[in-house]
Amino acid sequence: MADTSEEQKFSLREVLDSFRACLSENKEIFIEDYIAGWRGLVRFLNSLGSVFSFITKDAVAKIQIMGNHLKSENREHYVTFQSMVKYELENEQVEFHKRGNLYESGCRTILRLHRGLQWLQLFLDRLRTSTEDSKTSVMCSEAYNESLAKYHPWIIRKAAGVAFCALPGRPTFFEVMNVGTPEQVVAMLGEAVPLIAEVYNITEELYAQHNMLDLP
Ligand SMILES: CCCCCCCC/C=C\CCCCCCCC(=O)N[C@@H](COP(=O)(O)O)[C@H](O)/C=C/CCCCCCCCCCCCC
Repeated sequence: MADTSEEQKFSLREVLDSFRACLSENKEIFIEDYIAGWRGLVRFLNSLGSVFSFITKDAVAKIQIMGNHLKSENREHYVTFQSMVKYELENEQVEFHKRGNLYESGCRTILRLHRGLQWLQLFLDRLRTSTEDSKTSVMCSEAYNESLAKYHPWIIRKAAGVAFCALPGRPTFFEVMNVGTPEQVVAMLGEAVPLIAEVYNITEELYAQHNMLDLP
C-alpha cells in the first residue's frame, strides 16, 4: 500500500459528514459539500496504491473542474446542483448530443460523479451485509457492473477489473476506514447507505426532469 504518513488520513465519518451537509432542508444539494465528500473518497483511493491511479486521476480532474466553477466569477450560480442546472441551461452551457467545447460544463461533470456515487452506494451496501470471508474484489466488481460499467468502453472495464483484483481484503478495508471495530464499521455503513442513496435519488430526479441523464 502507498505511504500515507504525509497525507491526511481517510475518515469515513468525515466523508459522511460532507454528504450529510450537502443536503439542504428543501432537498437541494450544495456543490461545495458534495465535492468535499468526493475529496475524502479520493483520499481513500490514494491510500490503496498506484494501480488505482487511473481512477484517482479521473476523479481528481472532475473535482478540479467543479473547484474551478466554485472559484469562478460565476460562482454565485454554482451553489447548489439546482442553481447550476438552471444557470447552465439558461446560458447554453450544456451539450446534449455530441461532446464539443463544453467539456468542463458543471452538469456533465456532476453527472459523471453521480454515476460514481451509484457505484459507491451499491458497494457500501454489499460491504455492510458481507461476512468475514467475503471478497472485496467481488463486491466491488458486482457494484461496478450494475452501475458505472454500462457507461465505460471495453478498455476501461478491463483496466477496472484488473484494479479490483488488487483490492485489500475486508479486514484491511475496515481498518483503513478508521471507524473502529467491525461492528462499528457495519453500524456506520448502515448510516452511510441511506444517506448516499438520498443524495443519489435527488440528483437522479433533477437530471431526469431536464433530460440530462445521458449528457455526452
Ligand atoms: C469506505 C470505503 C469507501 C470506498 C471508497 C472508494 C473511493 C472511491 C473514489 C473514487 C471512485 C471513483 C469514481 C469514478 C467516477 C467515474 C467517472 C467516470 O465514469 N469517468 C469516465 C468518463 O469520463 P468522461 O471521459 O466522460 O469525462 C472516465 O472515462 C473514467 C475513467 C477512469 C475509470 C473509472 C473506473 C471506475 C471504477 C470505480 C470503482 C473504484 C474502485 C475503488 C475501490 C475502493
